Amino acid sequence: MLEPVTCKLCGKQSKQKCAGCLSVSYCSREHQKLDWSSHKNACCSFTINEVAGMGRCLTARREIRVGEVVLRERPLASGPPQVTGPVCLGCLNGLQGPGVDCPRCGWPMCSSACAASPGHRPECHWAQVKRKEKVKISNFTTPHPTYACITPLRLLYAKHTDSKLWAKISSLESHPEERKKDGKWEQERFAVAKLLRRFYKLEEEVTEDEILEICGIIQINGHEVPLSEPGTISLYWKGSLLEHNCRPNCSKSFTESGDLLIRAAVAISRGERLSICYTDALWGSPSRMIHLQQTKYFQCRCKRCSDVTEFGTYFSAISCTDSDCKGKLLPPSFFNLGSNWSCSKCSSSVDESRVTEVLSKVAVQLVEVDKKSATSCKNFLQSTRDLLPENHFQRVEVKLALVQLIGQSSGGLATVSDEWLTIKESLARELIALSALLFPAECRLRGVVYFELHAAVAERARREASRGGDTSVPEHLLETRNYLESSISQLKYEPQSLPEGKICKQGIQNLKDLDKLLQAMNVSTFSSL
Ligand SMILES: C[S@@+](CC[C@H](N)C(=O)[O-])C[C@H]1O[C@@H](n2cnc3c(N)ncnc32)[C@H](O)[C@@H]1O
Repeated sequence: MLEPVTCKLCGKQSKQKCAGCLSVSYCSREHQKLDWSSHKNACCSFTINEVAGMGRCLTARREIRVGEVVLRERPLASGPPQVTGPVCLGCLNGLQGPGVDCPRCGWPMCSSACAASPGHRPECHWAQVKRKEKVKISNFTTPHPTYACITPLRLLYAKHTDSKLWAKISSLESHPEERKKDGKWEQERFAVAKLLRRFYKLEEEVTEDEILEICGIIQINGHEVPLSEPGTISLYWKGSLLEHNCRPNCSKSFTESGDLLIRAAVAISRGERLSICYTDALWGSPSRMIHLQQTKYFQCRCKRCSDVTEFGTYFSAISCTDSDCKGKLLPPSFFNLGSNWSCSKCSSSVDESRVTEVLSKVAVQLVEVDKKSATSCKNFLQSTRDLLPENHFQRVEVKLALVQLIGQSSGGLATVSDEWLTIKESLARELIALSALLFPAECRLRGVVYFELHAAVAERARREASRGGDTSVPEHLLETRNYLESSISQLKYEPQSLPEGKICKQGIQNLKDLDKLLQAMNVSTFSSL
């Protein structure tokens, strides 16, 4: 494609490109500013393109810096999850009892403001003009089947009222053939399609298959947004085109108002495709692969899945069964299960049933761990030390709980023993190193662990200084400051209503206090934020 060399506004020759997209040029800053209101919707750092076997995806049209926001997008539609008890159809929070009935349609809401919210219009409108009878919900304690119809109904409403919105929704992938094969199609015919048509008297407006197609769109593209309890299911347009990778280059967050926010977790080169993780990056390879195959219908072939050692972390390996050998057992590939697992150091090899036996034994122990007790977590780590490599996903899960637990009791970190403080600090360092390698896009996890590391290092510095033996207090404080800045930069987009947003707020306050202290000590700082 030829690069434009003339000013988008006046056509004169120009050399300055828009730094956001590098796809348009201007002769001057004035013309760029004048054109911004028209260009801002088209200005972005990626293009949409098609890749064989994968469909549409997003490709960087220029280099993207770490932390740069590449996409911020309002949802196309939102609604409750398929299985839920009664929720307010305005804010989508769970209802414990009847609350306020919508005066027009009868759906229970938490307030009259929620009853008037635009999100509630689809089911409210059709209850009035089609059902012609108020909705009555009387059981607030168990999952309620009619709520399974709400999100599909909201998408369907777009088909009848907003052709532009419907064009975007209906172009999203829905994998109908795969859903027919694995039984989801028929399952939802009864749980959603028949119920929706009957309950809303929409038999003439929509067929069961149309509803089932919509259910597929929700299954393949829906994001669970944790801003309400239970979570909300939201669909986004460009956000749906991001491909999956088990070590993605982008982090995903949601703003307080439910916008999707995608930013670069690592530096991204021009021409690289943008990715997020559709599954849980903290699961082992077999579980991630099975989950993706069963819910999104593709076999992941990313670098992490193709490398059984997962970049040398041995995240899904088990320890060699010869207790003197410090090697790790792994299969030749996770793509075809059934082969023997061989040791990375000696000639030992075991069949898969032995691996299953070890993992089941550990899984039983894991269920018994009290994730609110530091001692219980520590005991699990001790008892699995010989069975699993240090970075095994089951150990990592417990390490993450433990690093946050130490110092959480009433007296705070100041009251924990030196031994526990050392454990906290070394766990935090370990988890940060592992996450940088294996899941750099897990911004919430990384932000929380950096926060814990800053707290541990600050407390150690305080103890050393109060014992009078340490002369490097400023260095320790500067180290703490770096961890605080890293925590804030990972968490700065998290909503204040979520625990991670609260940690970020605390981090900002701690940084201010620390800077005052450093200023009083005449120590100069450099901020990367
Ligand atoms: C949310 S959609 C992504 C957009 C989709 N490519 C499109 O054109 O609408 C998810 C689907 O994209 C495909 N996909 C995404 N990431 C993939 C990957 N890493 N490998 C293969 N297919 C992938 C799969 O078909 C998956 O079900």
